[in-house]
Amino acid sequence: MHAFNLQAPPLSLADRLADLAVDALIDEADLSPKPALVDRRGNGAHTDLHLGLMHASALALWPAFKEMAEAALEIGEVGLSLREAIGRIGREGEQAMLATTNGVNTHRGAIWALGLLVTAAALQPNSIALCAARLALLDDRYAPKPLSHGAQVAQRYGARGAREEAQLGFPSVLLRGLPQLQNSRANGAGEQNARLDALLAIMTELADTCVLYRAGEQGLRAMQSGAQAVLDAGGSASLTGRRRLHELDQQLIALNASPGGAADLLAATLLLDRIERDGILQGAF
Ligand SMILES: CC(C)(COP(=O)(O)OP(=O)(O)OC[C@H]1O[C@@H](n2cnc3c(N)ncnc32)[C@H](O[C@H]2O[C@H](COP(=O)(O)OP(=O)(O)OP(=O)(O)O)[C@@H](O)[C@H]2O)[C@@H]1O)[C@@H](O)C(=O)NCCC(=O)NCCS
Ligand SMILES: Nc1ncnc2[nH]cnc12
Repeated sequence: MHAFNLQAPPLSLADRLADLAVDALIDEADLSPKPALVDRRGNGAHTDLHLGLMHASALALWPAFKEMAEAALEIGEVGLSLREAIGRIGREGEQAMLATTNGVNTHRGAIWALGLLVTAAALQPNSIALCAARLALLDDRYAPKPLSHGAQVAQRYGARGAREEAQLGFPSVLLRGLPQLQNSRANGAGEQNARLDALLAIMTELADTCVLYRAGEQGLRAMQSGAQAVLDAGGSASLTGRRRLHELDQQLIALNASPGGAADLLAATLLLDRIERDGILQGAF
């Protein structure tokens, strides 16, 4: 007879949601070949990022995602108190990310999108995106208002960025990423191709503020039309689609146009897909 019970204690809901969020970030980073983004092949259009840094950054965010889910369970309703709690935790998450990456911004947009979704999943599992939108619509009184890249291109081009995407209930995820993921799977594309197709579907319409900041409207048009061309050619699983994808990769790298916002929204798509398939929230949608 053993003196100790060596069985690991069961994971809490907050633990599980944080695991799923980090898994989604790692799956996004590993997915290859993504146009102009960091993946298993290389650094895409980036000089200061690499796959190891993306992984380390994702893992460093686990405590922030867990704390956000715990705050949702503790506070128990959408309101300023929860919005400001997750704002503070999100800012601490950004600090943890920057400490891990030596100051490189790997996942700012992902902390925002996945943080809202994890919080909403803990609070209202039957309407995650809507609950996340209600949280995003609340104004956090303690949020600094820096002239971020997103704010600069909003001024310059009137583009809707990460904040509006969340406030609208993540249309890029619900109307493009998830349906494409499911369609491509149903058509037998294979999991990696289905995920690439989901990313491309997001890219077809997104006003990605990273692309706008780095490559202006020309870069954004190249991203959107190039992504559509891959899907029109049969998607990532087809030979012609693969050729178009290679051309898009080359073109975006030449323009220095990295679709970092689309990558974050692919991670959000993978998170919602996993929540639903995992069944941890039982009928999450
Ligand atoms: C509300 C915030 C999201 C702030 O938004 P804002 O637009 O003001 O700020 P940005 O700093 O520009 O960050 C937005 C990031 O969101 C991603 N993104 C871009 N477009 C979209 C879109 N249309 N929809 C959704 N998401 C989008 C994108 O993140 C990725 O790109 C990052 C790299 O981008 P960038 O900083 O521009 O870096 P580079 O171009 O590579 O820089 P250089 O190398 O050239 O110098 C990368 O991190 C990806 O994640 C945008 O960057 C929100 O952040 C906020 O208010 N946070 C405060 C904390 C909080 O309240 N949290 C709530 C708890 S969940
Ligand atoms: N794979 C990736 N490459 C570059 N920027 C990103 N931001 C989020 N994911 C990214």
